[in-house]
Amino acid sequence: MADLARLVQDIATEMRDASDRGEVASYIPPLARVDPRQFGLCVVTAEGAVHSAGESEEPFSIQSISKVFALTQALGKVGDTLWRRVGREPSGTPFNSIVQLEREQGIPRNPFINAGALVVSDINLAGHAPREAIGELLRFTRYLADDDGIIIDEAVARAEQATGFRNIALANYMKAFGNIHHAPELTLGVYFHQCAIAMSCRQLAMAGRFLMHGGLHLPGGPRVVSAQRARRINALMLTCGHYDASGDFAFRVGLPGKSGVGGGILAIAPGKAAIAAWSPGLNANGNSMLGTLALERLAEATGWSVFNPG
Ligand SMILES: NC(=O)CC[C@H](N)C(=O)O
Repeated sequence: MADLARLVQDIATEMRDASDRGEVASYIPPLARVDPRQFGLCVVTAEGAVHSAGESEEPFSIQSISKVFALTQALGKVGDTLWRRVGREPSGTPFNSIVQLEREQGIPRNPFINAGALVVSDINLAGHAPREAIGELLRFTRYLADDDGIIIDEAVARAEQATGFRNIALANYMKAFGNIHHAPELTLGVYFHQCAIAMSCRQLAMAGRFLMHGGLHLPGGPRVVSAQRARRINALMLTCGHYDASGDFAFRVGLPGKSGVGGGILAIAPGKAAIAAWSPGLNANGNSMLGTLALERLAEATGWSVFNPG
């Protein structure tokens, strides 16, 4: 698409000037200090063209977007047996909710709510010290993005450790059901560090390429996951990637997407593009307000939707 560069620029200009920007996450102190005026967008096309605008090179806390990479890693370790410990249904509840866990015997609804991601971290921890497990995920993310500059923001990890009482409760509650196999503080350590990975929009869009290329790192390149697994991860992103706003995201954008409370969103147009949008202000569901709007504009203008023909 010849004018994609222009479109990306126009969307960034609109978002830069927007007055209603949502609220930055306040429950993780370092995130509360991020300037809400920022906006970044990066589109990597199937042909490998990279179009970016705004603060697309600025690293931000990817938070729950890391759940996509952690799930991919865990599926590589234990395959479909993972689904004995985590469900695959949208929860219809906020990302940090605990209410379903009692009724559902400590089996979280899906791997993208916090409870499910904690079980995924517990799986990735098996046979490792926490430091090795998180190192493995960081190396995997760097490989996906072709970028060794990706790091973990230790201050964010420490802040989450100090304030993450809901996550601590979730891990302990699931431990009581036997669905956390390690000491909860070790599993939580892995989880908090993966949430603290910092990436720019460009790095994030690059890391998402395997999901647009049917599981290949690049067209004709090495395989990251099978085509079936890539399809399934995309399906989970579409149905569960925005928590209790997943339906609204599918309605407005129509692409698999995963949000984080740092204000980032990774979206995948299979066969067409991997996209990252970032703006720190969140809507009431904890998803980036302008990031969602930017993706809505992009999907509308390009016709990229899994619900469109062709
Ligand atoms: N939605 C999110 O990005 C939540 C991640 C955050 N680290 C938490 O556990 O609360």
